[in-house]
Amino acid sequence: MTDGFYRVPKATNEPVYSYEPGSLERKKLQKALYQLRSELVDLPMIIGGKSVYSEERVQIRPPHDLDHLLGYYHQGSKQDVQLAIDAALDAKSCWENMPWHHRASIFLKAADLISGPYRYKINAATMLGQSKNALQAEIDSACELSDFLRFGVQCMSEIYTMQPNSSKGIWNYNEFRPLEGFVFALTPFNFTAIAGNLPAAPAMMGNTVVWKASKTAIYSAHVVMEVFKKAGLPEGVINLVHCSGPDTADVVFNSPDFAGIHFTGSTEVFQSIWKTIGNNITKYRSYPRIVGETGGKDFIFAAPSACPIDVATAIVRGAFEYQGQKCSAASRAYIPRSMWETLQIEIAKQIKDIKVGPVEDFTNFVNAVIDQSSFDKLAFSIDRIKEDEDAEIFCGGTYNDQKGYFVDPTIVVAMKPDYFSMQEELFGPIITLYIYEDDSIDEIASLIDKTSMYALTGAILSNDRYEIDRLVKALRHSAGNFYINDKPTGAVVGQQPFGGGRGSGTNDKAGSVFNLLRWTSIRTIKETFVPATHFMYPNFKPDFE
Ligand SMILES: NC(=O)c1ccc[n+]([C@@H]2O[C@H](COP(=O)([O-])OP(=O)(O)OC[C@H]3O[C@@H](n4cnc5c(N)ncnc54)[C@H](O)[C@@H]3O)[C@@H](O)[C@H]2O)c1
Ligand SMILES: N[C@@H](CCC=O)C(=O)O
Repeated sequence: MTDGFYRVPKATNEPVYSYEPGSLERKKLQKALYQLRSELVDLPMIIGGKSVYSEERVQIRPPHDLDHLLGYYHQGSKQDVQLAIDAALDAKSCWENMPWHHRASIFLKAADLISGPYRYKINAATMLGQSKNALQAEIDSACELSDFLRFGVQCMSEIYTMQPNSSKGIWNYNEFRPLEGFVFALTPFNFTAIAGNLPAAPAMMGNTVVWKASKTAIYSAHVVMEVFKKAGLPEGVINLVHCSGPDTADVVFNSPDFAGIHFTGSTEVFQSIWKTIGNNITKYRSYPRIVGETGGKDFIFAAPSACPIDVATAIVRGAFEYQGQKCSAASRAYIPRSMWETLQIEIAKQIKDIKVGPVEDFTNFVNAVIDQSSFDKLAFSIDRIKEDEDAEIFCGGTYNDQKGYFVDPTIVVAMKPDYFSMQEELFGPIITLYIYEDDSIDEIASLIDKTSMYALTGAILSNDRYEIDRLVKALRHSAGNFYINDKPTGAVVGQQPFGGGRGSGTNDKAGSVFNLLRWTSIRTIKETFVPATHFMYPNFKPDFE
């Protein structure tokens, strides 16, 4: 029996566990960490539901504990990418013809597995593989990923109710077809939830997918694939390859069946992908859908009326949670001169409590950055800042890669508002402050709007409602996610649909109806109940008839 207008369970946000000392949840997570650390995994690619091994194995080590080996992944080649495309195309017909409520069921089950029996495993994998502390792993891999899946299903069913009007004598309807061909999901290292959602969202809408995970997040990607399999996702619907970005891109973007890309990552990579797709446009059967959420240079604008403790907290949490490796991380802040002295005291009070170290010690707020190249880039920037006359280091400015890639939380004060670290995304625990004169708020708002190429997130802190109104208007296009009296991070699925404009992406708002609409190609059908029997309009007929 498949007939019926099905109503999906109402989506609600997965409650976040706090992992307090002595709690049962903390013990279970510690046990999962111990278990994963005691195993040595050997991770194949998963193509058409089969494990595909290669000759080349790459070591996986926690970024905060380089002496420890978690296991290996198998590095793939261009041939594996082609196999993955073939598997996606083979699976397509059965998947797209399955009634949508079965697809919904699979992803709802996956959400319940992630937030239930797999919660500790997926959190532990994210903690070890991507060096996230327990709370950051919890909000990402357990909660945000289940939210993406549950809200995704709800949005999918809302889309299916979007139907046109019908005049008397006809019936019009929209059929929400998947795209013709396969969708390519190209995912970043920093969020397990984003990595899981990028292939899941198009698959939910009936597409089949080739997924290339970031090489530094393959460990947690495999837990996601394990969950999808356990939830009943048929073979070939999502195919995970571990190939280099350029190799994968070369095969995917030369395939006539390439139907769309769901990307999250850096602006630079996205722009190069867009160019390639443009150059290859005549090769494709359809115009590919291009969805990409990219970098940010996210700001905090403290007005003179703001409370210094609120500003200090927004800076410390906004800039240093997950080592500043969130696209939304606060990385530039504008502080009124009248607040600067008090703010220094408030920031110092909070910074002294930050502990830096491995994730296994739950008291460490800051852990390691993702890899050697990120560490080197951050260390290079810190050294440059130390030598420059245009900036000085207020706190931090130290780093060490003996045991892991540790960079201490660093606050820089720039003398010039266009200093390089006010403009460029560094993607690490570094924030640059600019101290402005209190009477120049409007000039500063205009400066914030023009300083960087990005427009992802931004926060204003103020206790003056006229000022809030003015700033919200002045900064209208400078952030896709805008916060009043908060930090600029921590968007929750279903509450603050996430994405930015300008150099920060196509702003298709992950986890919302707006995003899912990109993975469907609508066929509008008109049926006429009593067809006309002659071409002639009634008013053209001769009078004598
Ligand atoms: N706006 C958002 O929602 C959002 C969310 C998370 C991360 N980000 C951004 O992502 C970046 C950090 O993630 P990252 O370091 O994994 O990004 P990245 O651009 O380096 O990598 C993203 C993916 O692209 C692949 N890739 C890299 N070079 C490629 C190439 N030449 N051709 C094809 N594929 C290639 C990588 O292997 C990875 O799978 C930051 O810029 C951050 O702001 C944005
Ligand atoms: N959605 C997350 C950021 C994701 C980017 O890395 C936030 O709002 O902090």
